[in-house]
Amino acid sequence: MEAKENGPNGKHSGRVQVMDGPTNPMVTPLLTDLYQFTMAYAYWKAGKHHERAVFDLYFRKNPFGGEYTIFAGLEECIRFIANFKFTEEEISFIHQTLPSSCEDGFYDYLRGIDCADVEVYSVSEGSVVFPKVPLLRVEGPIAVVQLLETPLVNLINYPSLVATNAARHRFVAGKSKMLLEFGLRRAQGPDGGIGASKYCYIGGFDATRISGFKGGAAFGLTVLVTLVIENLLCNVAAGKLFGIPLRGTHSHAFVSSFMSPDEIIDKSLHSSDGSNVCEDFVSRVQTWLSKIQWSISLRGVFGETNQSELAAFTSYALAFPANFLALVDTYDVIRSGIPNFCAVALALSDLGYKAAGIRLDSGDLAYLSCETRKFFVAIEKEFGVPGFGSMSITASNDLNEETLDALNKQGHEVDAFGIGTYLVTCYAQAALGCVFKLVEINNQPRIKLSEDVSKVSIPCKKRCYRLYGKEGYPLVDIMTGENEPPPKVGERILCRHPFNESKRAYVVPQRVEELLKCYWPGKTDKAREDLPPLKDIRERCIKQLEQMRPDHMRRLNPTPYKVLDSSLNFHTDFQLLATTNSYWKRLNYLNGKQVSVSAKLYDFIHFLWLNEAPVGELQ
Ligand SMILES: Nc1ncnc2c1ncn2[C@@H]1O[C@H](COP(=O)(O)OP(=O)(O)OP(=O)(O)O)[C@@H](O)[C@H]1O
Ligand SMILES: O=P(O)(O)OC[C@H]1O[C@H](OP(=O)(O)OP(=O)(O)O)[C@H](O)[C@@H]1O
Ligand SMILES: O=C(O)c1cccnc1
Ligand SMILES: [Mg+2]
Repeated sequence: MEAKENGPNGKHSGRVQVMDGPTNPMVTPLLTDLYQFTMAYAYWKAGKHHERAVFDLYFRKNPFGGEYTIFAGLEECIRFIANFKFTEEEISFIHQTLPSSCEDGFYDYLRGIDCADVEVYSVSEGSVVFPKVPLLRVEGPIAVVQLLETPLVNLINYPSLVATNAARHRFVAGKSKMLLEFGLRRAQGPDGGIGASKYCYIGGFDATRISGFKGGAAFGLTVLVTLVIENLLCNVAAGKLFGIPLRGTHSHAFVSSFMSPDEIIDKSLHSSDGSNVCEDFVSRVQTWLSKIQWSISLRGVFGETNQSELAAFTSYALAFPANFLALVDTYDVIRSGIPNFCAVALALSDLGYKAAGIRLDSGDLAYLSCETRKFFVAIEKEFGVPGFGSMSITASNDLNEETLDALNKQGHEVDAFGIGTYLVTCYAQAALGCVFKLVEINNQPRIKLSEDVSKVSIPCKKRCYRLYGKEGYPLVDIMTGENEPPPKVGERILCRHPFNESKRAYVVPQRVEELLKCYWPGKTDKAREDLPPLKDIRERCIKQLEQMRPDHMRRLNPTPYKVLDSSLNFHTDFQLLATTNSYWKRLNYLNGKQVSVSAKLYDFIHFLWLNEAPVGELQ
């Protein structure tokens, strides 16, 4: 979203900043679980509500069986925090909801709170992120931050999941394909639809593409056409809200609503330069249809086409002569849809217009796209229409990562994919599973123990860094205590698995990136990161994905981030400690899918663990 005058980056008003509220007006301080209010009351009652607490928001496992996640939703979190304030109506509802034994002073307290005393450090939106590393570190009075838990987790979970899903679809589709998000009708309600559109745009990791096709052969010329390929949406509301480019075709209903060409009343069409008028465009289309029916190269491919379909296409071309795109599978793609489309496109070409292409929405998309391409190329050759052979082919119909992959393996001629249900509903995985855990209170680190070691929280107010190796790839994310000196370029640092003593490695980083930056300083004077426009978030995502080592990205059995592979035998960045010499032992050494911690933090975690875990007694 472009920053507006009073937009997300806001202005200073007194000590707290003013910025637009969340995009969805349902995001209010009441959009939280009841238990946040009961805990807030109990904190207040115990006189603990002002105690300064630090919470980490993170997820435990990458989604979709992959080894990376895209972080999204931050701007909405900051907008929410910046505007966090109860209305009288909301307070009166909480009053009615909590037990009557709750004292009135609590409601006065609620009346007075905002997020001026809260600080939020966050990974930048659009970053590639990994399990266990805090995405957000939220510090403030415990009762206030507790109330923020549910909305913040909500505002990060789906955006990050769907952005990751979009990135994965983009990865399989390849950089050169146009991706259209078609999911609004299938999304989980209006917020799901708007969110999907916004965050799929972020996750569609395609850079602007310059592509050329050769045309003008008949004139002995080569015309280089520049196409700007982007992720596009059909969701008009999201287009308006976020300035995302919109694109669409038409549906089967439009085609089947026509019965015959006689329905077309106004048959005239201006040429593209306005220099002349074709009075009967319908007849011109018919003439072209006969020509292609009798053409040498296409003879026998089709007979009579469906005339009601031809009427629909002609009518659509009269409405949008400069953007004519036809859905060709209502009756029969090869025997009717494609020849009908070509007749209309050729008639448009006579008047200086270039048709936009076709959409296939059923059948074998690999086969049909290849047959369609052959047809287009034959038309270009026979009638000398430059560029006709490379006319765009869009495919849709229950597409997902697997079908895209299958199409790639078979070979296809699709230029653009329209993807709906599987993309926006995140069909392959329902939720990311973000959590919000207390890591410190009153400067005292806190830990949450669990039978399942992967669920043990990592205590302390922490700093997080990404360490990059010689080849420019990120090697490992490491967490340190707040006051530890940061890792330095060229200096060896010990990275330890937080819970497994034997898993450790020295890393000599070539670049160090601090991951958590201050996005909400509250009323402190700390410098605040700007909330970037949506297109910058998207560019960050594209760039970060390009930086990843390819084996982390592949669909089948990707290498977990920071697990060493055979190439590491030759890496001088890593020197493994201790006794392991063989490669297999090395591999096992760091094979925990955990984040790394500094030696000091490691020691502290284990000290705290032993302190908090009751000693069992066997009898
Ligand atoms: N070449 C292909 N390889 C693998 N999957 C494909 C291929 N072509 C299409 N698909 C996928 O196969 C499924 C076909 O869907 P379905 O069985 O509903 O047939 P349909 O073509 O939609 O039929 P209908 O004409 O009834 O709409 C879709 O999920 C589609 O994405
Ligand atoms: O298939 P999805 O990935 O969800 O993409 C969206 C679908 O929505 C539209 O038709 P719709 O499904 O409404 O009708 P249809 O199935 O009869 O084409 C469109 O033609 C796509 O097929
Ligand atoms: O524009 C389209 O072709 C479109 C939009 C939404 C769903 N299916 C198709
Ligand atoms: Mg469908």
